[in-house]
Amino acid sequence: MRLENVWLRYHRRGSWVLRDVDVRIGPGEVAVVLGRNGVGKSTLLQVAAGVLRPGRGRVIDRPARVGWVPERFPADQPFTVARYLTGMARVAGLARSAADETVTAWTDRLGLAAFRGVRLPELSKGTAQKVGLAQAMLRPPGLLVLDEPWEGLDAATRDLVPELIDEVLATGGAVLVSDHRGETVRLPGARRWTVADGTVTEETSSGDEAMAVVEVAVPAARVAGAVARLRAEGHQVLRVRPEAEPARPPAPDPAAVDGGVPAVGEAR
Ligand SMILES: Nc1ncnc2c1ncn2[C@@H]1O[C@H](COP(=O)(O)OP(=O)(O)OP(=O)(O)O)[C@@H](O)[C@H]1O
Repeated sequence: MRLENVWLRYHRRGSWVLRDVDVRIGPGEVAVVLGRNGVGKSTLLQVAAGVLRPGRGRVIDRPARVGWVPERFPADQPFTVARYLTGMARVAGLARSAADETVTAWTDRLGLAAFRGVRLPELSKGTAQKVGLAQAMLRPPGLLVLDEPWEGLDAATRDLVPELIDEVLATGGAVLVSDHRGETVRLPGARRWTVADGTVTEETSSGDEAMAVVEVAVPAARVAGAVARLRAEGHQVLRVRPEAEPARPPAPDPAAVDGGVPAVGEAR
C-alpha cells in the first residue's frame, strides 16, 4: 500500500496537517508511527485506514479488509458487546454461525466473556478498547491500523497486542501502529515512521550505525514523562537509575551499548 503525495487539512482554509506525505508499507511489514502529541499521527493512520480522505494525493493498493482501532473506541452505541461484535462480524461477511463462533472466541481471548451482555456505554474505557480490538480482528485484516493500542489496557491485554500484530503479519497483512508512550519496544522488528511538521520520515538506522549515549538527569517525579518523550522522538532508553548510583562512562560503540550502559537516554 502506498500513500502517494498525500495532503490533508481538516478545514478548507486551515493549515495542512499532512503535507506531501509519501510512504509505503508491504505485506508482512509493521511500521510504528512516532511523534509529539498533536503532530498528525492519528490523522496519518486515518488516511491509511480510509477513514479520512486526502485533500490532495491518493492512497493506492489499500488491502480490501482493513481493521481499524481508533484511539478512543466510540462506545456511545446502544448495543451489548455480543450484539455489536456479532453485527460487525456479519458486516464483515461472516455467516451467522461463523459470526457467533468468532465473537465467542475473541471475547474469550480478550477477557471479555463476562461483558458479552453489557451495553457499550456502560463499559470502562479499557474494556471498550478491548471491544475495539476484537472488532478489528474478527476477520484477519490485510491492513491492521492501531491508534495508541496500549492506551488504557491492562497488563495482560497490553502483552497480547504484539501477539495479535504477529498473527496479522503471519497471514501476510501489514500493520500500522502509533505509539507516543514508548511501548514500541515491544515490536523490535518494526519500521519507524516519525511525523513532524506535516511530513513523515522513515528511520533508516541499521544495526551497525554509530551510536552515542547521552546521560540526562530529570527530577524523579518526571521520569516517566521524560522516558516517554525520548522514546516518542525515536531514542532508545537504555536504563533509568537513581541519582545516587555512580555513573559508568558512556559506551564507545554499539556493542557496549548492548551491554547495558547506565544512561537514561540515548540520542541518535
Ligand atoms: N477532527 C478534527 N478537526 C479539526 N482538527 C483536527 C481534527 N482532528 C485532529 N485535528 C488537528 O490535527 C492535528 C493533528 O492531530 P492528530 O490527532 O492527528 O495528532 P496526533 O499526533 O495523533 O496527536 P496525539 O499524540 O495527541 O494523539 C492537531 O493540530 C489537531 O488539533
